[in-house]
Amino acid sequence: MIPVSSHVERRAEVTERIRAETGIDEAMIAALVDGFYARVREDAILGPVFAARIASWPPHLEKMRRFWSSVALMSGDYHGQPMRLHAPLPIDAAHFDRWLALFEATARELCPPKAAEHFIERARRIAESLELGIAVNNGVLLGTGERYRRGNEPAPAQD
Ligand code: HEM
Repeated sequence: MIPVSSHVERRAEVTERIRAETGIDEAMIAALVDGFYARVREDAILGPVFAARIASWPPHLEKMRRFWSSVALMSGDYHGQPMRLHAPLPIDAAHFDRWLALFEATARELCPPKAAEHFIERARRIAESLELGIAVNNGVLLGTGERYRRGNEPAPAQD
């Protein structure tokens, strides 16, 4: 069996390499998360979805910093189940397009180009898999490249 310490060391090496190549650090992640959610909260499409679920923002922002540290730097700081929490939300392709547009604009504004691309590439992949999961939760199996739009659910069986 491979000793645990070697996994830990390997992950630390990956984190160091990403930091060196992109310049991403905890301060950049904090600025990105805070800047992004400030826009989200004011957004006409996304704001109400968050307002309905988030009673107190500081713990959510703290959680999102840990999430992005895990995703972008492989820090292992976040343990959660985003799919379970997003599956029941009343959202579809339009929300994901808006989320990504705001995230990409914020990342390009606040981060150097390599770091911005690193965040954006991961955000797109995660957004796609969340959209697929939400579709499945609503009884829709999307084909490759297909988007989930509410109103496309199969009609309930007649009997
Ligand atoms: C349509 C776009 C999205 C909307 C409206 C949305 C909305 C939300 C809401 C309302 C919550 C709080 C859930 C709760 O605590 O009950 C949440 C949590 C979260 N979201 Fe999203 N989200 C979206 C897209 C994304 C994307 C693309 C990502 C990742 C790149 C993401 C990552 C997360 C994470 C990590 C949490 C915390 C889950 C936990 O509590 O462990 N979300 N989101």
